Amino acid sequence: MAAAVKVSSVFRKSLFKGKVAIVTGGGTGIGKAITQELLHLGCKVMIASRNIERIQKAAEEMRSTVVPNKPTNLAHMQCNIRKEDNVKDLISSTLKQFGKIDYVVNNGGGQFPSPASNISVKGWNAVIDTNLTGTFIVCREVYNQWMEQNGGVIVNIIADMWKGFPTMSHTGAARAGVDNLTKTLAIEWAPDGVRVNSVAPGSFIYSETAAANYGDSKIFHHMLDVVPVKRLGTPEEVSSCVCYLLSPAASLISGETVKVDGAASLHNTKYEIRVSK
Ligand SMILES: CCCCC/C=C/C(=O)SCCNC(=O)CCNC(=O)[C@H](O)C(C)(C)COP(=O)(O)OP(=O)(O)OC[C@H]1O[C@@H](n2cnc3c(N)ncnc32)[C@H](O)[C@@H]1OP(=O)(O)O
Ligand SMILES: NC(=O)C1=CN([C@@H]2O[C@H](COP(=O)(O)OP(=O)(O)OC[C@H]3O[C@@H](n4cnc5c(N)ncnc54)[C@H](OP(=O)(O)O)[C@@H]3O)[C@@H](O)[C@H]2O)C=CC1
Repeated sequence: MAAAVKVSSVFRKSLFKGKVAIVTGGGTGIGKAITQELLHLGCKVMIASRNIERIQKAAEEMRSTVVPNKPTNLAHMQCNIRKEDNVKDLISSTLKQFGKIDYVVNNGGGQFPSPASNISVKGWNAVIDTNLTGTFIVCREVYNQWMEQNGGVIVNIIADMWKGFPTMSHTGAARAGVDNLTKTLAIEWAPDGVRVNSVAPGSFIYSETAAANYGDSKIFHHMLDVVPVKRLGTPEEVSSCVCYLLSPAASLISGETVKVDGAASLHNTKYEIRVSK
């Protein structure tokens, strides 16, 4: 498999120019790569996440590096997707600012590693609320406020949970839920011109912020012995797939989940079965 490439030259700008996108978690890691790609292609983008200082700093940086001539193409706001009112506000503010919403990328999410037996109900709910319910609320709100009348495309970022997800039971359950939600919404909303797909990155897409979240800068490197391509993945390799699914090149693709994992999900998992007590 070829080494990582920056994908910006792959897409024709005319397909994306003037489109409006929301990217949750668009200030870091995979979300930042998606945002940069969409801005480069001429989209207007609203990025949103919980940490206002971090999202503001990321937005300021991208305005000066990616769209120095059109800084107003990038807006940012605070939004916790677990909070229904925040999400309603995110959708209505984007409509107020940019006048329409063509694309939504549900990228904001995450979890903490823990054996299932140690997860409190509060911790379980935090992860389910973030990754499953948060994604649902964003989808429902953008449909009700805009896409039901105007069509659009939604891409949900999930994870490699296909063989179960030992030490990540909460997020495995949530992401499997989003995989199924994707299918249901694709059917229910197809008559309105809305496509809904998911992208499932392998567990080895390196981003500094993601590694920092786990407190181990080598967390993704530890996966390499079970990664067939024998290298880390890059956020840009996920963003190119997201942009493809958003584009008219994918006009008949809906209800699908695309794995971006270099065949890793077909191979063994990292998890070692413990000796029984
Ligand atoms: C090689 C492995 C990689 C696998 C592939 C996946 C990669 C990625 O997903 S990379 C993305 C990484 N980024 C993130 O995960 C960021 C987002 N995550 C979070 O913010 C948290 O994990 C969250 C989803 C749990 C939300 O946190 P927070 O808003 O702080 O939640 P609450 O205060 O409402 O409740 C927290 C509750 O959750 C339990 N908990 C949280 N962190 C831990 C932890 N590190 N260990 C154990 N338990 C944890 C705990 O019960 C908390 O309650 P309190 O004990 O009362 O604080
Ligand atoms: N890196 C990898 O190998 C893999 C990543 N993924 C998934 O890809 C997505 C991006 O991850 P990645 O870029 O790697 O890691 P990051 O930690 O950099 O990204 C997570 C983003 O989600 C935002 N976020 C988290 N919770 C919420 C919330 N409640 N409301 C709004 N925004 C939120 C964070 O911003 P803030 O803290 O400001 O809210 C942050 O920008 C996540 O869903 C992740 O689980 C899936 C498989 C593998």
